[in-house]
Amino acid sequence: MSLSAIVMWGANNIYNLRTLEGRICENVRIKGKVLPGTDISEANPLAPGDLVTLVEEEGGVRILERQERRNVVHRWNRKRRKMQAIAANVDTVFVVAAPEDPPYRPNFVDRVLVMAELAGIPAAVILNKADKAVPPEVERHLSILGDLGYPLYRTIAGEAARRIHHEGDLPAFRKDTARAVSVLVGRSGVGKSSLVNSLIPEANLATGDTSTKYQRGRHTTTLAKQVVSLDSRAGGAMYIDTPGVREFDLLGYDCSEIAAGYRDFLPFLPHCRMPGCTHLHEPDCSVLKALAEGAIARERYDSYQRLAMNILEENR
Ligand SMILES: Nc1nc2c(ncn2[C@@H]2O[C@H](COP(=O)(O)OP(=O)(O)OP(=O)(O)O)[C@@H](O)[C@H]2O)c(=O)[nH]1
Ligand SMILES: [Zn+2]
Repeated sequence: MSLSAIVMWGANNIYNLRTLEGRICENVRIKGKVLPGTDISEANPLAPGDLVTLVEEEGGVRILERQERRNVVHRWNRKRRKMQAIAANVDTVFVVAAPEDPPYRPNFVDRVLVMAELAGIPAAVILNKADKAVPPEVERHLSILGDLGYPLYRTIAGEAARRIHHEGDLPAFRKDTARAVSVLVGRSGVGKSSLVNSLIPEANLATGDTSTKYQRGRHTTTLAKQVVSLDSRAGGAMYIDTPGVREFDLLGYDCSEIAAGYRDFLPFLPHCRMPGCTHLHEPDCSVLKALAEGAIARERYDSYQRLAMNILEENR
């Protein structure tokens, strides 16, 4: 008899799964060498959120195949120099940032949004540590993103929330994600694990002190972990907490693909004169024209430019 299950997390090809009936299966292995439904060029055959078919065998269950993915969240793996799936079958990608400690990086936020656009997944922004003062340039970037239609939640998590008895927009976030699969992507120390712990106290993810973590460059979260709400009546919210990273590279794409991940560039892209326009220097580039006319925000173009230059350098 075969049954379906969702991958929660795994390492070294051993996975923890939850069947659709809610049964947890730990330390499950793949049957055979290559998993049907996957490609050997993939850095990892399964990611949190993947649906798999299981077979019940003597000695326990095995993973028989990966079911078709609705979508997949990727990240460039610097060490292995390939795209790595960090989550699959996702409803929303949340880029988590903080006003400070670690400092807000507009380029990082834009890159995660571009990745979500290219994967066809709705995206939103969480400004955690909203108990701290927000610098004006951070407000400016958030308002540009708001104008582009990205929802924003200003949250307070963990100890800070308990101290001031206020969680900001966390209750609204909880409500909006109650039946969904959500992925949290952010730099190390912005408070992703604290957020998940505040949402689901049973989750008990390890959280760290940023100051020490920062100085030593230690990362608390080493594996993408999927935390499943135990309240099945509420639909079973799933939060995939991904390891914190310093940079979010998008090197698996070329410039024209990247530009299509900038929502604000889309109306202009069909009007560039040069085929394969990189929007960096070409004559009659409609993106550069829109920038000059103020129809594209300088901050957004700057982050595109940096990303495009990275890609050109990498492919040289
Ligand atoms: N002031 C304030 N501090 C917070 C808030 N949320 C989390 N923190 C603190 O920020 C630090 C880092 O939190 P974590 O939850 O470990 O951060 P993370 O993003 O999961 O870090 P990685 O696992 O390295 O990716 C901890 O000391 C938390 O207590 C908040 O809303 N306000
Ligand atoms: Zn152009």
